[in-house]
This record gives sequence, C-alpha cells and structure tokens, in this order.
Amino acid sequence: MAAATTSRAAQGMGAKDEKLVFETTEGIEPIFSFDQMGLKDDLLRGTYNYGFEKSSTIQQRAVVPIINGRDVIAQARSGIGKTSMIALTVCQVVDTASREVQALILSPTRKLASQTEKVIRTIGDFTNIQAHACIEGKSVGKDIRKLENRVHVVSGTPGRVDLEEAKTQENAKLQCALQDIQLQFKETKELLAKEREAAKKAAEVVPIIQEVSVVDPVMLEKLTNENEKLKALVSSLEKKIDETEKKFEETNKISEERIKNSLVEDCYAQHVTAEGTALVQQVEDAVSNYVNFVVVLLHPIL
Ligand SMILES: Nc1ncnc2c1ncn2[C@@H]1O[C@H](COP(=O)(O)OP(=O)(O)OP(=O)(O)O)[C@@H](O)[C@H]1O
Repeated sequence: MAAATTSRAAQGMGAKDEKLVFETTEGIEPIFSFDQMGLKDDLLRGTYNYGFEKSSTIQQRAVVPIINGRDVIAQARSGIGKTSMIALTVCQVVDTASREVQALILSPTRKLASQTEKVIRTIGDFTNIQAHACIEGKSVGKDIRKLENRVHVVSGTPGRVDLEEAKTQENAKLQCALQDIQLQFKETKELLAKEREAAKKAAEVVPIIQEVSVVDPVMLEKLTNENEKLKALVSSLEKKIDETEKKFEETNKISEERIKNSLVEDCYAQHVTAEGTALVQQVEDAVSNYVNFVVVLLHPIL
C-alpha cells in the first residue's frame, strides 16, 4: 500500500526538493543522511567528496531498499538524483574484491550510459570499483578487452550490452540489474525498432537478462498516465509473448530456457522504449516468472 509523504524542507538537494510530494510504499521511511544508510566508509568518502551533503528525496527512499535486495520502481522528474542513486547503490552492492561483473545498468541513450559510468567512477573513487561503458560508436574490441580484464559494473545501451554480455557471460555474477528509462524522448520510435532488432539478435546468441523478476516492488511515486496507448502497448506485448510461446512450442526446436530468454528480451525491448510509465508495471508482471536478481526500474516523470 502506498502512503503519501511530503519531503521535508532542506532535506535533500535544496529548495527544488522541498515541494515534492511522494507516494511511497508503506513501511518505506526516508533516510535523510547518507551516514545512516549503512554505506561503506570509502563510498561515503567518495559521496561527500563529490559534493553531496544530504541525500535527495529519491535517494532517501530508494537507496536502502535497493541495497537490501528489494525490487524497486522509482520515478522522479529530471534532476532529482536518479542517476546518482544508481551510482550509490551499485557502488555499495559490488564486491570489489571479486573481479566479476556484478551490476548491469541499461540506459536508453549513449550519453546517459556514459554519464552513469562516470558518476559511478567518481562516487566510487575510493572503493576501487571498475566500471565500463559499453555503448555504440565505440570499439567493440576495446569493450571486450575491458570486460575480459574483469570490470564490476557495465553501464550501456541495450544493443551493445547484448553483444558484450553474450561474449562474457561466464564472467558475470549479477547482483543487480538497473534500467534507466527515459520516456517520451524524441527518438522513441526509431529506438523501439532498433532495440527490438537488437533484442532479437541477442536472443539468437545468448540473452542479456536471463532471469528477471520483480517481487514486492517498492513504489516510490504513483504510476500515472494510464491511457489507451499504454494499454495497446501492453496488449501487443502480451500478444507477442503468446505468439512466441506458441511458435516455440510448435517447432519444438528450442529449449524451455531459450523460450524464457526470448520472452524476457522482448519484454525488455518494449520496456526500454515504451512511451508511458504504467507500462513499467505491466512489463514487470510479464517477466515476473524469472526470479534471480534485483531489478530496478527507473523512469522520469516529464
Ligand atoms: N544528494 C545530492 N546532493 C547534491 N547534488 C546532487 C545530489 N544528488 C544528485 N545531485 C546532483 O544533481 C544533479 C542531477 O542529478 P542526477 O543526474 O543524479 O539526477 P537525475 O534525476 O538522474 O537527472 P536526469 O533525469 O536529468 O538524468 C547532478 O548534478 C548531481 O550531481
């Protein structure tokens, strides 16, 4: 059950946070100070060093549940600290003593994927975290070499990460997967076509997300924009799932595992590019059979 709370004055990034009203899952209490979030000392040092003094409203509500392994849907408008929240949580959950990929972050644009990687490296400066941005337009060879040298975090755009993940999958021990979804951005339609193509290709090789589920999600703001367009998107997704399942069953040439993977890829492609917030919830439901690691869905209210 969601409970509406108003953020307290001067408890975050400043005046722009003060008037925000949050609808938050019952039992989720905002934690105003980074000190009280149980963050590693080195991470706290990096956070303060970066110039953050107090957590932003979304950080107050999302960081601790994510760190505790809870699936989270977080919505906040641009500039409220979502990217930094991803960086904080990833730096906290990654075990830097191990050299395996433990966090995968998908962003809809190259700029955002690079930005996320930079913030992780800056906030995590004292933690020895190794992050790498896998984005189109950069050398695939360099990406592969980086991944072979074992990085902890991959931040990328969907097409490129599919490829890299396919090649390095045995190295991946995922603790969390995060998607930063920018809805209603200009290239939505082009991207939709492109991502779906990339997802299809990846499903032929090896999927990026093998098992995804959302259990007991923490709702950080009310999902809005439930409209006909969204319903149409959701129903097209469901139809696609049915068709895929049927096709695979009929041909019987493909394993049960591959069916799951293909479905998740499809959900994922629609999910990243959909033009509305309520779809996130629907996509979660669609992939809810595949439990393995934490799923965090982020999207701004524009
Ligand atoms: N707790 C904080 N204290 C001070 N500054 C912060 C804090 N969190 C984030 N910021 C700063 O606020 C700006 C926006 O943060 P961030 O990019 O994380 O927000 P966002 O919600 O992801 O924005 P967008 O949707 O535009 O990507 C950045 O300059 C970031 O460094």
